[in-house]
Amino acid sequence: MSVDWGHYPSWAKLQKLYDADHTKLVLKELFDADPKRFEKFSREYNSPQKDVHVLLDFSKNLINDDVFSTLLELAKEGGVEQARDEMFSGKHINTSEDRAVLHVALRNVGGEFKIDEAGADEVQGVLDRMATFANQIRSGEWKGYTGKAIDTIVNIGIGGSDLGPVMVTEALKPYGKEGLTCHFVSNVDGTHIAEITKQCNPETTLFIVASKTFTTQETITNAESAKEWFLQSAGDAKHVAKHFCALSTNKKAVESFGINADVMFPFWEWVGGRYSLWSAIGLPIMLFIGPENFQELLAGAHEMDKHFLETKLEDNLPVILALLGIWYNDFYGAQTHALLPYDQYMHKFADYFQQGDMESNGKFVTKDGRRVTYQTGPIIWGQSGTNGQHAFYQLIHQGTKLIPADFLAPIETQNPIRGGLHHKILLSNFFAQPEALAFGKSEDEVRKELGEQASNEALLKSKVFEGNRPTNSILFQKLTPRTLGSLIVMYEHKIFVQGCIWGINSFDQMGVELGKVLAKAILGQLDDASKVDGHDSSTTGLIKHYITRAA
Ligand SMILES: O=P(O)(O)OC[C@H]1O[C@@H](O)[C@H](O)[C@@H](O)[C@@H]1O
Repeated sequence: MSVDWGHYPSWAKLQKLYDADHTKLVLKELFDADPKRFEKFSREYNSPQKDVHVLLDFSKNLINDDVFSTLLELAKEGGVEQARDEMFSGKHINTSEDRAVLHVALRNVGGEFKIDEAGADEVQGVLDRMATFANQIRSGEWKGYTGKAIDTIVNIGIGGSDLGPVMVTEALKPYGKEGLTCHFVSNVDGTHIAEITKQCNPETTLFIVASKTFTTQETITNAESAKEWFLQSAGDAKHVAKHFCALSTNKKAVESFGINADVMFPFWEWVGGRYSLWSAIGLPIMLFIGPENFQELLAGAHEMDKHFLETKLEDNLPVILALLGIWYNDFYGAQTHALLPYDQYMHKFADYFQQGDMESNGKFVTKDGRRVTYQTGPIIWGQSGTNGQHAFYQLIHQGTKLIPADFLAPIETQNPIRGGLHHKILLSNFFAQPEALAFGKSEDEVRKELGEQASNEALLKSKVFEGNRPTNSILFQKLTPRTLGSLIVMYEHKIFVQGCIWGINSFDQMGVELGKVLAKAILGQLDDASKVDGHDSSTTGLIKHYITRAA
C-alpha cells in the first residue's frame, strides 16, 4: 500500500494553518466579520420525497475558508471517494479479516446498488421471513405453550447484538405496538437476566437470542439461563420452539442450542456487529414497530447512503462531520466528542455510537501494520439534553478541555403537551447552549452585571465564559423511523470517512479479544486457590483474596 497516512500534503497544510491561525479563529470575530457565515457553513439535506429533512449548521466551528477547503483536500488525498466506492462495490476492505463490509446492502431498498457478494434475493428473503414472523407475533396468531399470545420479548445479546435494537426501540417508542413489552438482557451479571425474568410470564414471553457468532460467553450463558428459567414452568423441552428464536450467522451453533431452523434468522459475515441493526439483528425492532416501519427505517438509511455516495464532498454531511472531527482530534488535540440529542427518545444515541465509533476507530495500527503517528478515534460520550446541562455542561463551558459537541433536536415533538410548551423550552435550551459555548461572556459583561460586587475579583473571574467552544447543531424535522435511519447512517459514514483518512481498519475489533482470553483462563482457576497460576502479583493477589472471602 502506498498511501502515507498522516503525511498528506493537506495534513501539513492544516498543521501550518493551525500553528499560524488558531489563535485567530475566534468565533465572535469570525461571525462579526462575515454576516453570511451561517449560510456558508450550513447544509440542508432533504430526502427525495422530502420526508426527511436535516439541517447541519457547522458555522460555530473553529474554521475559516482556508481550513474548510484544506479539510476537503484532505478528504480527497485520503482517498475517501475511492474507499467509499470500494465499500459499496463489495471489495474486501476489512483487510485483517478478509471480508467485505456491506451493511449498505442490507438497506438497499429498491435494489439500486448492484453488489455481487450480498445477494439481494437472500437479503430480501430474510426480511420477508422476519416480517411474516413479526406479523404472527404482533397479531397474536403465534401462540405460546399454553395457547396464549406473546406480549413480552426479551432480546439476549451484547455489543452490536444489543445496542442498536435498544437504541432504536427506545427512539421509536411512539411507533411501538401497545401491549408489547421489550426487554434487553446483555450483561453476564446474573442480576440482569434475573431482574428481567422477574417481570416476565413464561407463557407469553419470546426470547430472541442474538449473536453473530453464537459463541459470545455472555449471550450464551444468559440464553441458557433463560431456557432453564423457562423450562422450570414449561417443563417439556419441546415448548422451547415456541418461545426461543435466534439471530445469527452460525446455523450449527443455533441448532445445537436447540433452536429450530424455522425460527432462526440468518445474516452474513460481511455484516459487522456494530453495523447490524439493519439485518436480522433488527428483529426486536421489527417486532416492536412492525415491518412497515422497519422498512421506513431501512429506506431512510438507504437515502443517506445515496447522499453519501453521490453528493460532492463539500455538501456531504458525513464527510463534513468527519473532517471537522479530524480538525479537533488531530490538530487541536481534543480527546473526546460529545453527542447531545435534545430528544428524550434518543437517550441511548450516544451509548450506541460509543461502540459504533470507538470499536471502529480506536486503533493504533494502520491497515499496513504501522504504528500511527497521530491521534485516531475520539472518545464518544453524551446524554440527552437538558439532563446533561445539569450534570456535566459546567466542564464543557468553563473546564480546561476542548470538547467538540453535536447538538441534535427535532423541530416537531412527538408529545406536544401543554400546547408544545415543553418542546419550546427544550428547543430554547438547544439554541442557547451552542450560543453560550461559542460566544461566552466577557469580563466586561460580567463586570457590568455584577455592579458593586465586581470589586470581588475572584467572583468576577469565576463568572467569565471564554466561549469559542465548537459545536455542530443538527435540526431534523421529526424523529420518524425514516429520519432515524438517515441520522444513524450519517454517523456511520462519518466514522468510515475518519477511519479511511487515518488509514485504519474500521471494521475489525482485535482489541476486545485479549480480555476475553484471559477471563476464560481465570474462570478455570476461580474455585481453587492452588490452581491460581500464571499472573502478576496484583492479579494473583486479587483472585486469591476473592477465593478466600467467597469460601
Ligand atoms: O454478536 P456476537 O457475535 O455475540 O458479538 C457481540 C459483540 O461481541 C464483542 O466481543 C464484539 O466486540 C462486538 O463487536 C460484538 O458486537
